[in-house]
Amino acid sequence: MSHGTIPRIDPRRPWVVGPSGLKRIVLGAETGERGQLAPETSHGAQVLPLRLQGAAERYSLVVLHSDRGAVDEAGRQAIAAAALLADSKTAVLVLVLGSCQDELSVVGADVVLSAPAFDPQHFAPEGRLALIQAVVTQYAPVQLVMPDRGADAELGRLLATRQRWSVATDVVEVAEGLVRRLLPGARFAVAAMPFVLMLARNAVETRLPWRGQGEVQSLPAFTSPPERIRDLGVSSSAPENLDLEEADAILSAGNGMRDMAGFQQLASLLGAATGASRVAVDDGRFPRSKQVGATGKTVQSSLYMAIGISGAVQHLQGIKECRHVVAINLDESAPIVKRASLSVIADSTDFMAALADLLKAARAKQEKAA
Ligand SMILES: Cc1cc2nc3c(=O)[nH]c(=O)nc-3n(C[C@H](O)[C@H](O)[C@H](O)COP(=O)(O)OP(=O)(O)OC[C@H]3O[C@@H](n4cnc5c(N)ncnc54)[C@H](O)[C@@H]3O)c2cc1C
Repeated sequence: MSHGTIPRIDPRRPWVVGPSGLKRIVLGAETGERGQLAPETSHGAQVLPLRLQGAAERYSLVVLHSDRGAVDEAGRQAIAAAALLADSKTAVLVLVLGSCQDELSVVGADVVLSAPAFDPQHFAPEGRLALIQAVVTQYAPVQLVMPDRGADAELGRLLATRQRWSVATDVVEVAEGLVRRLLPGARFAVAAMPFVLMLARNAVETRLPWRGQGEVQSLPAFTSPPERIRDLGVSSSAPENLDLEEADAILSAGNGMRDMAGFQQLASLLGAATGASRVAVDDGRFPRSKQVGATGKTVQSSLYMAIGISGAVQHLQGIKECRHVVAINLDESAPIVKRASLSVIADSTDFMAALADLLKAARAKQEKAA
């Protein structure tokens, strides 16, 4: 523990080097007092103890945007980091900009506030700043943690500049009241612990040995000032114009996908970008820019549908941050089936044709009803 109210992350926690070359903090069963894993129930599920002991004496605030009601991996990592850094009297208070249907106590949230009006589709920085200021006034947090990505990266910088709060961006390590920031070329800079901690992706493991209280509270009263920039709304790009790293839905083909026309038709019906395994690239069916995996692209889509892909470790490295992986494979023991949240054990050509028919029928019904 440090001398202040915010403890440092346990130095006995082992380090691993991720695919991007970054050091990550991994919480293992052998990591001492704060890292003991809880006993299992008769169903095999873990009963995790509460981290916060008794009433909160102070708060550590996490601010992040949700996406269609879900908090993504970077957001979950920011909450887990706040929980890892907090002492047993500091509650982790999470302000979700956007709606929130996720259970955030599993990543350490003690109190959750959500502001559905501020989802990332609506550009209203002044309103967001006013809300955050109202939360800060009410709870007087000792620390503010944000993910350093997308809309949160922009908001965190704006907030720190406007409020003249100390800030460190791209933080990959916290220890002894110091933070290490990632610089270009995999170099690091050391800085004093700031008030606003903006975390680089994958700096924190979200599997914790305890849980938060997960209490939902209402937002404090605040007034949105007029915005200086007029929001003209969001327009979406055709998936083929997007980089794979930016795509929200990806249909990906492997050696077990043989019907190119059916594959392209399904991608267009789903509005998905297309990706491929290395074997499908090596045999000339896809350009190298479509390859997903350790020696290809690292993707973060909400949906990753893997058609006839075995799920070799090098491929799985590229889809670690995908939210929903759907596997279509003839072999139920393929590694991709273990990674997937939904698997269909079927022939890829039959599956693609059946799903395309369902989508066409649903679309025709929608058009008829309109
Ligand atoms: C240094 C190195 C780097 C690499 N980098 C990458 C990388 O970046 N990306 C990558 O993808 N790979 C990479 N690889 C290759 C990787 O190890 C695998 O060989 C590759 O991912 C396998 O591709 P696949 O799953 O498409 O093919 P296969 O391994 O041949 O698997 C095909 C799958 O399709 C299923 N299948 C077959 N027929 C059907 C059907 N009719 N319907 C449904 N399912 C069917 C099979 O059950 C099987 O699971 C790398 C390898 C090395 C050594």
